[in-house]
Amino acid sequence: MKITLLAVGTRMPRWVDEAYTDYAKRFGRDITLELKEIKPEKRGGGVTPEKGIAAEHSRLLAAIPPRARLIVLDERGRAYTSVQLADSMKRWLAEGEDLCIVIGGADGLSPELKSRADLLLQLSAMTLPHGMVRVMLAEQLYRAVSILNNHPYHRE
Ligand SMILES: C[S@@+](CC[C@H](N)C(=O)[O-])C[C@H]1O[C@@H](n2cnc3c(N)ncnc32)[C@H](O)[C@@H]1O
Repeated sequence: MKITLLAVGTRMPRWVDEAYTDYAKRFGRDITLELKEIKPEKRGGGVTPEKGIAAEHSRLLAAIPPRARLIVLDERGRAYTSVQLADSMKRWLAEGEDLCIVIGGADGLSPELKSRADLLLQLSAMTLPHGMVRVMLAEQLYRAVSILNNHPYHRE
């Protein structure tokens, strides 16, 4: 299974890059995690948050791999336990599906993209900075893979 992570934002703080890479490199050959950063639209000079989100929406649409199951990260989305995420990944693996997971930028994502998602996923009921979401998501994906592999990383 190929997991493509589309994240609006470039030039993340070093702690984000280091923590993300630390988890991303743990994935094996059966499940791969690839990060694609989407250039954020610069705000100001007539570019309102709405116009910025619309420009980022077009870039995201162009980057979504065809036929991949679309998961959009959103604080108003559905809450999963780590075991529930692992169960879903097991099903998607069995169905031979690739995943595309989207993280928005500072102003969030377009309503169109959210309504197109196969799953709107919440990591917490609180609003998190997008760099931290990148790290938390990579950790939870790795945890889900560990659960599927009966690896002792995950303990109840
Ligand atoms: C700083 S947040 C944007 C906040 C924006 N006000 C909104 O309504 O989405 C940047 C991105 O991080 C992700 N995000 C932030 N908090 C999250 C949470 N608790 N659960 C899942 N994703 C979250 C979402 O993809 C969001 O678009």
